[in-house]
Formats: sequence, structure tokens, C-alpha cells
Amino acid sequence: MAFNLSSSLLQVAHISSQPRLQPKALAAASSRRPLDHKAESPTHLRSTPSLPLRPTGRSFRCSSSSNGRGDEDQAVKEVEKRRAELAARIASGEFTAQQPGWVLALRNGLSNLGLPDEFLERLFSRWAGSGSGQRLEIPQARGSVDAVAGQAFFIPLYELFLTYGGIFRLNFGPKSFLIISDPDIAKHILKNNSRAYSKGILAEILEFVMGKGLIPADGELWRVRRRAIVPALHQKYVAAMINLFGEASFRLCEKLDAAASDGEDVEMESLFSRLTLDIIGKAVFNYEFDSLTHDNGIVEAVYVALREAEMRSTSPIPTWEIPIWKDISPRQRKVSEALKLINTTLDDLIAICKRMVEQEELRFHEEYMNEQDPSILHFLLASGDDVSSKQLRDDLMTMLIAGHETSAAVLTWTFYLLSKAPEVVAKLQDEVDSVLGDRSPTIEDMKKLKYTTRVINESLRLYPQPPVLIRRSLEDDVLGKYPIKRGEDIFISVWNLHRSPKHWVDAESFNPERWPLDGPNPNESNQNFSYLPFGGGPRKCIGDMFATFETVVATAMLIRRFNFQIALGAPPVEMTTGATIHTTKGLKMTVTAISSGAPKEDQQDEISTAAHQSQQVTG
Ligand code: HEM
Repeated sequence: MAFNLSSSLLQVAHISSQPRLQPKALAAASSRRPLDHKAESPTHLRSTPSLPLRPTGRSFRCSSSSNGRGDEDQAVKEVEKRRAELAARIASGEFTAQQPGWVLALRNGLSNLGLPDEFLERLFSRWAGSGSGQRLEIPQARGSVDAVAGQAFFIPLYELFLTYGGIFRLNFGPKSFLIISDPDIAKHILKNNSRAYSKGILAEILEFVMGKGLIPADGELWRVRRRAIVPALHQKYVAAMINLFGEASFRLCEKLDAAASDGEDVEMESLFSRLTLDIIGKAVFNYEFDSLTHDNGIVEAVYVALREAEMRSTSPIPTWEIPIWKDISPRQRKVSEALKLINTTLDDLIAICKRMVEQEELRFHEEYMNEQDPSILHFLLASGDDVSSKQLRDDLMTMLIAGHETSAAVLTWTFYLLSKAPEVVAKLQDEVDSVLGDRSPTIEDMKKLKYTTRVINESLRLYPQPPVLIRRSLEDDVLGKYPIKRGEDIFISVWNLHRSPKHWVDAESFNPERWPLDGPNPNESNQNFSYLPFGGGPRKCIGDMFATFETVVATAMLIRRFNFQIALGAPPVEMTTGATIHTTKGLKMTVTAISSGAPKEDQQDEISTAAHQSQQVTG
């Protein structure tokens, strides 16, 4: 049965438990020097005894409007109030069920006196009975809808993390989840013992649209498909994609040019969604959605399927499972029709591509790529991938969704962050001007656009897409010091890891400078699983390089041509969740052209030349 993600997450507020982490742990980092991640490991930080009071709701303020300050202030106040209330309830121990209130008060008191967390941990777990051989209990929270309704679910999880620490159980009625915000435990689940975990609920929710595609697949099927698909994203392919990114971004620039000269504001979230849909359609199965230019049936069908996937992951009652409902609900009928259209289109594309491959004088090798059709589908068919049409369709659909909404969300939040950081924009524009000038990016430029890359790295830290990773334990295991049973549903909160004040200095501020330009590209390995923008372990994203270059190219090409500001009177920018973090009401911006740059025909010529060059260099 499909399980509902949010019915759990919407019910987080009332708390019962053995709190582990004391509030004072939380703002310690703000007074620290920037972390040297190589020298100062998360483990070291965890044992730091000085623990000032935790930050309040200011962490997640993302409202912004150049006008309507009143609206903005009101929205910010609401969020802060709700958060402060929740934080106060958690901190007071009001809902403690398994441990008497006085134990909590004593522990808080000792903690405020500066006793190290680890010492208190040992003391109180012994008190709770583990020393006498009883099973060590994971801290628990149980909830009700009212305290968290109306906000993205990962926000209350952050509040709970600040009090309950890197692992706690979230109970609601008969359901329970483990919430992980500890880098070592995340590493254990994702990498060291990854075989003991499946995609669980995620596979159930996404089955209707991704079938057994690479994201939901588990076990042997996943291994076989991953082995077949990963080679398709080889270096030469990614280099060819830079040209595709450039062309699509150029089309977006044209659209923005028109808006700028007409003095019209633009809704950037939907434009980024269209940009990345156009890119991923070409990249995965050589299909021209052309959604930036016009709407058509297939574009609409893709959005119907995507919105349904998001609705299913955030709706309290799985009505779509009721057999008759499927037939009578207009929404579900629309979903079925959309899926039918997408499947037919994919079948047609597979058939066309098969014919192309048959007619080709094929000499397949590691970096095989057809110049007319460099798509992943073409590579798979040319490689002799022995797979059913249904499985191939599932994999293509999976990549379409995985590579579309994620990149769009990264660009949306990057431009939101940039709208509030003119000094970062100035540095970005300097870099882009000196590296690219007016020409289109090539694969060689990716190494040189260092600051642009750091901006994307930092945007992914503050707005990870998706904000939680989902797993289910396939066998008994031990997480940290806690034994867990088979069948546990687990959320690894990347949001919490990326904003943990234990691991980041000034965790909430947008500061691309935290990543040295001459340092390695930050990833889960060199950040000890405190930073997981593309996951980690064997199920790490296969499109990480693709997506990084895509967002770097789009950012560079837009930022050198336009200034972006939140539009006058735009609604406050707030978060909501689907599979990725969306805005609640869009990202409405005023776009002003910086200069006309090279004439358009020249730019178009350059795009073709750049494509040719990048193929020559890497081919
Ligand atoms: C900025 C854009 C992107 C972000 C932030 C992102 C993030 C992620 C993350 C965090 C995972 C791990 C999920 C988990 O462990 O549960 C993942 C998996 C995956 N991603 Fe991406 N992704 C992006 C773009 C792409 C693109 C462009 C593609 C395809 C070309 C892609 C294809 C996949 C696939 C197929 C998986 C599943 C891998 C497996 O389970 O073996 N992603 N992605």
C-alpha cells in the first residue's frame, strides 16, 4: 500500500522523550572561526562543551520583497512566532512522556552549567536503564497537525533536531519514523551499510510514475540498471551537454530580454522549470519539449504527472488507492490520461531511436556518442542494453523527473539568494565577464568558473534538493549507539545536516566564500557527510556533474546579461515542499538588461562553434 509521507510529517509538534541534545549546543558555531573541514571533524565539534542558547526561528526566514515591507514583516513575524512557540514547547519538556520532567530539568540545568554533552548522554542513558541491560531507547517525539500545519515539513524537523539530536523517533498514531541528522549515521545508512536499506515509502509513492526506474528500484534490479545507465553519462556526453545548456539558457535570455524591454516582471520559478525541462528532454531521450517557447499537450502532461507525485507525497489520505475513485475522480482521470500520453510519447521515441541505431554503422565503445542524437536513450540502445520497453520507459521517466525539478529548484533558490546578496552578484559578474566575455561556455570554462560553482555549492547547502532522503531498514542494525529493527522507515534530513550549527559557522547565511576557490569541489566525502547535495554511497546521484554544469552555465549566462531583483509588490518568498523545495507563490522578479552584449546572431553562431569545439576537445 502506498504510504503517505506527510501524514506523518504534518504531525510533529507534541513531544515526548528523552532529550539528548541540550538547547545550548546550538549557536556555538556562530562564535567560532570558519571551520576547516579537513582539520576539524564533526566528531570533534560534537564534543565541544560550550553551548550557548539555540537560535530561534530566524533560521528559516526567507521572505523578501522590495516593496510591501509590511507584508514581508508580517509573514516573517508569523513564521518566527510559530517557530518560537514550537521551540519553547520542545525545550520545556512539556510533552515528555518517557522521562519525568524533573530529569529533563536537571539535565538542562547541568548542561547550562557547561557539562559536556557526551558526559550527560552517558549519565542519563544509564539513568534511563541502559546500564542495567535494558534496551537503549531512541529519543521520541510525537505530534499533532496544528503546530506544524502550513509550513514545509522539514522545518519542524529542524526544531526537533535542535532538541533531540542527530537521531530521534517521530511517532504519530501507529506510524513511526526515525529522523537522522547526524553525519556519521547518515554515512552508515547511505554508504557503509547501504545494502541493509531500501527506498521504502519513496518507491511506494513514486511507483505510479516511475515504476521500477532507477530511483525507486532496489536490490538486483537496481544494480543491473545502474550498471547499464551510469556509463551513458561519460565525459564526452557531459561536454556535449554544455552546448545544450548554453542553447537553452540563450532562449531563456531572449525571453527575459523581451520582458525587460516591455517592463514586465517575470516569474522565475516557472521559467527555470521550463528551462530544465527543455534541457532534460533533449539530454535523456532527444525530445524537444520547447516549453520555454510554448505549451503543448506533452508539456502539460509532464506537469500533471509531476504535481500528482508531489500531491501524493504530501496528502493525508491516499484517495488514489481507492479503486472506484481512480475512475470517477476527474483529477485521477487526468493523471491516467497524462501518463498514457507520456508513455505513448516515450514508446515512440524509443522506436525512433531503435531505428536510428539499426541504420547506424555502429562501433560501440566506452565514450560512444551519436552526434545527431547524443541522448542517454541512444547510448543505452546502442550499447545493446537488454531490457524490456517498460523498464526502459521507467528509467527514462525517472531521469526526466530526477533531472528536471531538482535543477529548477537549485536555480530558483540561487536567484533568490542572489537577489539579497549584491556583493556576491558583483563578484559573479566579474568572474563571468573575465572568463566568458560574450561567448558561450565550453567544457574548459567549467574549471574556470570557480566562484560561480561555489555559489551553486552554497545554494545547494542552504536549499538541498530534496531536503530529506528516504530509506527503510531491511534488517536489524545499529544506528549510532541505538539498535534498530528491520522495517524502520527513515528520513535522513539533509536540510538539518546542511544547517547544523554544530558543523557550520554561521550556518544560515549565504556565504559562497566558505568554500575556498582553490579547495576541492565540496562533496559528501570531503565534508564527512555533513554536506550531501547529491546523496552519497552507491545510490549517489548519477547526474551530479551534469547538474552542476547545467546550473553553472545557466547562472553565468543570465547573470552577465541581467540584473535580477525581487519585483515590487511581489508576494513574500516562502517555502513549501513537494519532492523538492518550491516557493509558495513563485519567485517574481524584475529583470533589467545590463547591456545588449554581442548581437544575437553572433551569440547563436558562437553556440554552434562552442559545441563543435567541445566535441573536438573531448572526442
Ligand atoms: C541539481 C540537480 C540535482 C540534484 C540536487 C540531485 C540530487 C540527487 C540526490 C540527493 C540523489 C540521491 C537520492 C537518494 O539517495 O535517495 C539523487 C539520485 C539520483 N539522481 Fe539526481 N540530482 C540532480 C540532478 C540529476 C540529473 C540531471 C539526473 C539525470 C541526468 C539525475 C538522476 C538521478 C538518478 C537516476 C538518481 C538515483 C540514483 C540511484 O538510486 O542509483 N539527477 N539525485
